[in-house]
Amino acid sequence: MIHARGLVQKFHTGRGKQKREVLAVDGVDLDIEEGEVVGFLGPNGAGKTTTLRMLTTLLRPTAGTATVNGYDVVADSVMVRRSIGYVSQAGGTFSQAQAGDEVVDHGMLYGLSRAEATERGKALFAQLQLDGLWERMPKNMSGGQKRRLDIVMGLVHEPTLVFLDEPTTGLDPQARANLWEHIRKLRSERGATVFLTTHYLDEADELSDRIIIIDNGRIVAADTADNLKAQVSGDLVDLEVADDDHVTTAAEKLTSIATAVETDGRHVRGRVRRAGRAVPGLLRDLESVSIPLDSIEVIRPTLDDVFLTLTGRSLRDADSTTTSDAPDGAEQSEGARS
Ligand SMILES: Nc1ncnc2c1ncn2[C@@H]1O[C@H](COP(=O)(O)OP(=O)(O)OP(=O)(O)O)[C@@H](O)[C@H]1O
Repeated sequence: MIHARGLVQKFHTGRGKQKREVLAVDGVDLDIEEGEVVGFLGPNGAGKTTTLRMLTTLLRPTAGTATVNGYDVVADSVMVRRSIGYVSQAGGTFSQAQAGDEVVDHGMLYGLSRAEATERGKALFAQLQLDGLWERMPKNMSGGQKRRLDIVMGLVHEPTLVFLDEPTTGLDPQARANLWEHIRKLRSERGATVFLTTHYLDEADELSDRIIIIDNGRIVAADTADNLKAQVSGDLVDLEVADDDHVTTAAEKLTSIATAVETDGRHVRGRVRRAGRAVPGLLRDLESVSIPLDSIEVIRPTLDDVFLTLTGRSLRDADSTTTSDAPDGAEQSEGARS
């Protein structure tokens, strides 16, 4: 579906003494198979959009090669464009036409009949909560409504490969949940392949079969969210021992399956590679030496823990403006996004 080898993008900025070279993408290899939903994560400026723009033929690679749906992004760029759906970060520019007409024209450009484009467009309007806005001019829509219209435009021709650049940024929680549902259906009902960038770690975790993390233009990790979390830090297991006398023995028992074991009052904590598999044995072990527990908690690492371990930085710190959950009313503040 998507295969890239050594993709590079260099930008030249400024003039004279201010002249600078920016290596936005620095040798990216990708292999994305049919039917996969892949989440492309990285802090601001890591190279996500630039990679997407090369794969969707909007930007010619400085070096390297890529095929999308079997077509070369340079030699067969027209075929690549015809075979994909793309929702850009910036959003499309709309004419003075009504939203529904824009959608139908867009569908017809991809070879649908007027009736088909209208039917699919209206179904997408309903699914993405744009009911009643078919005849509204996009310029009179809120930021979030325009964002959802962008998504309708990217999906109306039912592409089997869809690129979504931060599709849910600026959407309120309800619209975000609806879009997640829609992305899941694209895969489960139509077998579509989805390549999406996002700043929301929970979104990447929830939706993606596989996560690819880019930092400073290079891929630093590519695997399922579970495998990435397991490789990196393991789960945090927190035992609350019922009485002070047994804390030391509990710590010894935990040490047999965990690393970085520490005690804090009656709490004994440690990192365990796959807690789901290891904890039942630990509980039997504790019971066999009659150590009573008040509670046990298993805290799974987040994708942010993964990024922190790989790069020494937190994705949240690297990008503090957009990683928090979209607040209520985010639709209104979308225009202010940096
Ligand atoms: N047209 C351009 N000219 C010069 N530099 C650019 C251009 N486009 C992107 N860059 C630079 O390339 C780097 C990668 O940018 P890119 O937009 O791909 O990052 P990103 O991971 O998508 O970031 P964000 O999460 O903020 O969208 C950044 O340093 C950016 O400033």
